[in-house]
Amino acid sequence: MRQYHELVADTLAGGCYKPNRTGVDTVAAFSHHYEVDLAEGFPLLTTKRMDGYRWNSLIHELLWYLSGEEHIRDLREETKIWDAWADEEGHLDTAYGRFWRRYPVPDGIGRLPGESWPEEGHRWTETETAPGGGTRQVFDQIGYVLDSLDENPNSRRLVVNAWHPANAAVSTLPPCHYTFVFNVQGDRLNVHLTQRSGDIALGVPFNLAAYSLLAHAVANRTGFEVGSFGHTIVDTHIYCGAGDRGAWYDEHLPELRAQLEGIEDRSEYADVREWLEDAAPPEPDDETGYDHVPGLLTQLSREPGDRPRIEVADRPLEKLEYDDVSLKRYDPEPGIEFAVAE
Ligand SMILES: Nc1nc(=O)c2c([nH]1)NC[C@@H]1CN(c3ccc(C(=O)N[C@@H](CCC(=O)O)C(=O)O)cc3)CN21
Ligand SMILES: O=c1ccn([C@H]2C[C@H](O)[C@@H](COP(=O)(O)O)O2)c(=O)[nH]1
Repeated sequence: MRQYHELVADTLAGGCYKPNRTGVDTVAAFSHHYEVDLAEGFPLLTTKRMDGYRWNSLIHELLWYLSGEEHIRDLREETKIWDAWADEEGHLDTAYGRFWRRYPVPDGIGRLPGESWPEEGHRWTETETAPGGGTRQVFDQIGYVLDSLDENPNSRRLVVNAWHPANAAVSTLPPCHYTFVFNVQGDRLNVHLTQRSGDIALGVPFNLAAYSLLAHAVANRTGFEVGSFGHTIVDTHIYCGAGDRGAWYDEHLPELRAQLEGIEDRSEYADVREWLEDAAPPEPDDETGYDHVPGLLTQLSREPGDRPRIEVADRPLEKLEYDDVSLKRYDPEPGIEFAVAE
């Protein structure tokens, strides 16, 4: 996908060295936006293999969001990608789906005079019984979007919000992709995602595929043609290693940038990788793969191939299963392994 390569290249070319809470440093840049026309193919990366176990993780993660669960007890049977952020019982401090499907509605005393809130029994709200007794009202944002696309498709309010400020302020991992908007133009259904923080090598390839798939599934359900996926990432970053390896970039980014500026043919990215592996201190044997720059240079040296196609069974979103999504005409280059910064 050409747009992904531009994101990688722009972040390397314009990024700053930026340490962060994980202890694995980054090369980071501010605010990147791109669009992909989904009618012209599905934006699964072809410059590294994303089928097999990665596809398995990606689909199960999206189905988990749609389930509205606040735990990963079922998800972790399918993939380990969320295990590090959950407790023994599988609870996460912040689970996307819980906000998508069950966003908390303030109760009586939480409501200020003059505000409007749904009554009990409203079609998008549900009254849940809390485990310790008592009830709470929650709002299904996906239900709201699906019904509104039927009844009022020109609405400019088709927003799904996963950000809860009070939870985000104390959460171990507040949502990265925290709001998305459906937007109809003619007969095309577009989706725009805003992401506050994007791990270019690991998170972003999953994120862009998951929301593009969601656009297909919602277009199917509502009778629209699939349109474009727009993606804005505020802090785009490439993890560049811990300790001496990470710190090397602090001093040597200008040299790396000079090498990249001279590139005329994509095959030269492989030469820059060789130079880098030679010049930078090695990652410790028990901590390899946290520097994502070499792997991404390999990816840049590969030519983006034709985009595959995707087919999604015409079923209610709640009933979608792994086998309902199939990938066609996908011809990727070999996989690239990256370690995840926790
Ligand atoms: N640093 C960081 N990057 C992320 O992308 C990320 C987090 N943290 N924390 C929360 C979630 C978890 N996500 C993850 C976590 C791991 C992989 C990962 O290891 N992907 C492998 C495949 C692993 C598998 O499918 O089993 C890859 O090669 O893409 C991807 C996304 C996205 N998020
Ligand atoms: O879907 C996701 C989830 C997480 N990420 C990345 C972005 C950051 O590298 C980390 C989160 O760390 P913060 O310090 O909370 O920003 O996870 C992603 O890219 N996509």
